[in-house]
Amino acid sequence: MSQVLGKQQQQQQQQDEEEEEEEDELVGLADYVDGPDSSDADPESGAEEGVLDFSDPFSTEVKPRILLMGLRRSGKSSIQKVVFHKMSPNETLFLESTNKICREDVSNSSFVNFQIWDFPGQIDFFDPTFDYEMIFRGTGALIFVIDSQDDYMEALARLHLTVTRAYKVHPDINFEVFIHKVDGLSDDHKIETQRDIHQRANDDLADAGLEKIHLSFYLTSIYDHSIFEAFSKVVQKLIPQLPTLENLLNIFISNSGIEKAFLFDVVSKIYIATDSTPVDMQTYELCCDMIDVVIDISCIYGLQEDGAGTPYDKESTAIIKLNNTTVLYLKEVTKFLALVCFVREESFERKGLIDYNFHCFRKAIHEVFEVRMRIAKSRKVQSQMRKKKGTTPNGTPRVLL
Ligand SMILES: Nc1nc2c(ncn2[C@@H]2O[C@H](COP(=O)(O)OP(=O)(O)OP(=O)(O)O)[C@@H](O)[C@H]2O)c(=O)[nH]1
Repeated sequence: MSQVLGKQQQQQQQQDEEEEEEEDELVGLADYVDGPDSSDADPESGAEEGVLDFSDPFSTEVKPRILLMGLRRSGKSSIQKVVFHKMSPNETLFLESTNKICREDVSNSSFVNFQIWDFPGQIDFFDPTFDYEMIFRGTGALIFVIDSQDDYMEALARLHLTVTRAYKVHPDINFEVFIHKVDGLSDDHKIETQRDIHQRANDDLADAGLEKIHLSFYLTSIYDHSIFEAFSKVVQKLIPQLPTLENLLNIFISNSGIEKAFLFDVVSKIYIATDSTPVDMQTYELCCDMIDVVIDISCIYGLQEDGAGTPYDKESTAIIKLNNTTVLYLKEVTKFLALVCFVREESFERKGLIDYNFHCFRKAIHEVFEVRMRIAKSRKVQSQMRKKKGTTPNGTPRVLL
């Protein structure tokens, strides 16, 4: 599925956005974003419209890393393939064992802009050719996958070794533990396994005097949506604009009579933000299914006869009425993002209001990322100038290093 718009379309899109100069106000609410009024995003800057680059402030080239680690056959490659390559879970049975570090950029096809490094089962921290300091230094999140259907004592020892090494190099890494393959466990067994792993992992850290290291635990499986939900939470922690996005969603739903709203990355079905009401797994699953339906239908009937066009564009929108007086409403926000809302039928009668508020919401989202792109661009210029002058970010002459 190609999500990349043709160059002409991109330019048209930019023109359209520049033309939208009228001052909008969300109904029932004044100025809710303190972003700039107009865009000066430069298409030449390399910053792609709609792509969130939450990279190192001094370099727009470096993307934050998400490492996938864990014992052999714990399910690392399967997770990556299912979430980012739309591989069906059954096909992962035929995946070969990874024997070298696989690095993948998740930026060209998707809104979220980062690198995933899939590690072979057993990496040896004592191997002199393995520069773990370099790897951990640029890491945003370390996902450690534990196979819950297997004896997990060895995995816990590995987790401890990995986390303590990584923490020494880079204390700001988010440590995320996926208690994986829980599809094979009963509900009681799941809770018990999570409690046991949580307890043992934290006890090990406490024994080493490292109780300040925080581990987050998730029960995951590639056979349901739990893996997408867990990945969503991992990615959200790496998005600096998250509080602003949540705030915008809160304001949008409260002014439009909407029950729940998710901002989805359409390609990966990761939700990058939602409003502050609790997330219910079934609601999330319905939203994922809706995205699949929209993209599938549009691939079959939405493209031109010669196959030109994209299955997801500015016109993409869908309404699905459920038999429980709820309406699912999907609308395009950027070329990678969609808003999916849950609305009660009676509130959906005021669709005009919802659409008007959505228009303001969409504009605000674009402004949030324009600010970000402008900052990234000016930092890039600054760092280029610094390089020319031969100084480091803190002003030390480079030759002294
Ligand atoms: N039941 C179940 N099986 C899974 C799940 N995820 C992965 N698997 C299976 O686990 C096996 C190993 O998966 P891989 O993704 O190759 O594991 P890996 O951690 O990348 O393995 P190495 O490359 O050897 O390190 C495959 O047969 C997958 O089908 C899951 O959520 N549930």
